[in-house]
Amino acid sequence: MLKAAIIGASGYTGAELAGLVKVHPELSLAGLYVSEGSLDGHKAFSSLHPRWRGLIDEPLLPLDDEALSRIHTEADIVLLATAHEVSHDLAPGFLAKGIKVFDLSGAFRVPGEGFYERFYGFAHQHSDWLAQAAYGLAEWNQAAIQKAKLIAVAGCYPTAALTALKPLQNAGFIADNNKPIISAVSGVTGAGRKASLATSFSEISFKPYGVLNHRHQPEISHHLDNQVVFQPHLGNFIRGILATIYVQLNDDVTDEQIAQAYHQAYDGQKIVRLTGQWPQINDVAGTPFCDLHWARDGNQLIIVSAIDNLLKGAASQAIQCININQGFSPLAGLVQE
Ligand SMILES: NC(=O)C1=CN([C@@H]2O[C@H](COP(=O)(O)OP(=O)(O)OC[C@H]3O[C@@H](n4cnc5c(N)ncnc54)[C@H](OP(=O)(O)O)[C@@H]3O)[C@@H](O)[C@H]2O)C=CC1
Ligand SMILES: CC(=O)N[C@@H](CCC(=O)OP(=O)(O)O)C(=O)O
Repeated sequence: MLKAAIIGASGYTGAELAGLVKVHPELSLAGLYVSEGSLDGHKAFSSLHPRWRGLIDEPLLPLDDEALSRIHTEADIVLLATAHEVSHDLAPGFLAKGIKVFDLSGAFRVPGEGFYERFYGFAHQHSDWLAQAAYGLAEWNQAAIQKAKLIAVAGCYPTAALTALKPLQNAGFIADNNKPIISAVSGVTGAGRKASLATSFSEISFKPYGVLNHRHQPEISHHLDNQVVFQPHLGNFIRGILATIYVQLNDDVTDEQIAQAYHQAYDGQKIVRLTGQWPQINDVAGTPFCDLHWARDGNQLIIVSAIDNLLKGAASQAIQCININQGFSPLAGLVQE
């Protein structure tokens, strides 16, 4: 069994990771960690997340120096479900000890001068690791994920958008100078577990945010190799992302070619489902799937993509990346084959 330590295990994506590692046939838990001064230190994981009572009762351990040396000697891989700056600071220490890191944050996803200052508010100090990191979009980057020591699991909105757009981009179907428009809504778990007024139940109303300056716009554009317009919305539901994507096609693209591009990309890749009907959040919430469907009128194509932000948008995609990196069966721990 490969021993996985999870840092940030009390948070929403960390908890999902703990649940997935626990049932994975090739993985075992090598500690659940929170920050050194966390108010949740030494509490049972299941006291915070009673859904896993009797299944994961291990304590949440403070990440102090002793914990770090324990991880260095006991863990085979580290899963970071921590804020961007925390992952940025922690990952190089584990990598230096030869421990592979699967990071759910945005800290190692986008190389480029000045990108982190502008979109994340901090200067990146580890350009060597940033250059070496594999972008963890599981269906699209298998060769790099297989070889990498550091996997930067793709962002939640970028996963929904890139899964829909990459087959079209790679086939050359997107009209010259067209910026696909991605209008997406996320459930409130997308903002993490920490209490804040903006995510308090009685304050939430379906609304746009991050207009023309969300960090996922450059992440999607970079990994698509085509500029996009991206507009996120906060939805008054718990989990899931639905993205509606508007693309102008080149003149000569036929219906059959569009269908062929999607089928070629995803037939046999069980996690992405070409549903033949419009995706909806209830069909993917609590699952590792990405559901896709499209329709066109002349050169206007509309694609709808739905995922669970905490699973395909984070924790289950991290497990897909581990499976690829370690040579396990691609769906191990995710879908009964
Ligand atoms: N939520 C989502 O839908 C998605 C999130 N992500 C990314 O995943 C990461 C985690 O997100 P999410 O689960 O929502 O976040 P949460 O806020 O829910 O959880 C953060 C976790 O990190 C712990 N933590 C905070 N500071 C430290 C530290 N210095 N050392 C160790 N642990 C620490 C927290 O515990 P404590 O504060 O008690 O120490 C908590 O366990 C983020 O980078 C986010 O951008 C990616 C895709 C989707
Ligand atoms: C609803 C909400 O606030 N969503 C978050 C995105 C989720 C996330 O943590 O982003 P990464 O995928 O880049 O890690 C946001 O817009 O910042």
